[in-house]
Amino acid sequence: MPERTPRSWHDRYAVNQAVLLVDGELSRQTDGKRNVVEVAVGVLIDKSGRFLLTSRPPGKAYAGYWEFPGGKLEVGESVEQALRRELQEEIGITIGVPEAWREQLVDYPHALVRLHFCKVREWSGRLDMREGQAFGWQSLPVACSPVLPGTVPVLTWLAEEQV
Ligand SMILES: Nc1nc2c([nH]c(=O)n2[C@@H]2O[C@H](COP(=O)(O)OP(=O)(O)OP(=O)(O)O)[C@@H](O)[C@H]2O)c(=O)[nH]1
Repeated sequence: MPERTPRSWHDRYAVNQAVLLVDGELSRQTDGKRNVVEVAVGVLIDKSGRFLLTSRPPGKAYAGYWEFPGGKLEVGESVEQALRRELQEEIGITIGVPEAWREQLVDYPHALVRLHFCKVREWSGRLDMREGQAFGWQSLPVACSPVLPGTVPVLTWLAEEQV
């Protein structure tokens, strides 16, 4: 048998029961024992339709991978509140009303996370990468690599919306 070459992210990351399983065995699959960490993520879209990607800072899991800015919900916070706080803290902007868009459960070795992706089209303030992240306004196909596994599905969703 010829060796199989990966063709898409489906070949690298197993998708099962709406859980994206990353770098692990299916036996690690959600068994009800792992806590789900809720994460608010902002897909900032500018007037020309480009979207913002930032690199994960040193010291975090998957440091250097590209993602959409955001972070974990704190106790008692809504997705919108967490997104507002995280984007202020991490990239220095004040967002307008975000549009709840898609959710994705991702099972990483380090955590089981539920990503709440929100589109953000209005904000004020200048971008200020307060954690030393790199950033780039992107269109499809993105020019930066590697992209965080839990971020890859978003690129597919954006592509689907463009056809
Ligand atoms: N911000 C963000 N996180 C993502 C994306 N995709 C994805 O899988 N994640 C995962 O969601 C989790 C977010 O955690 P984080 O470490 O960035 O959050 P945080 O800023 O609150 O972290 P900290 O309080 O530990 O410093 C990580 O497990 C990360 O791997 C994405 O596009 N953006």
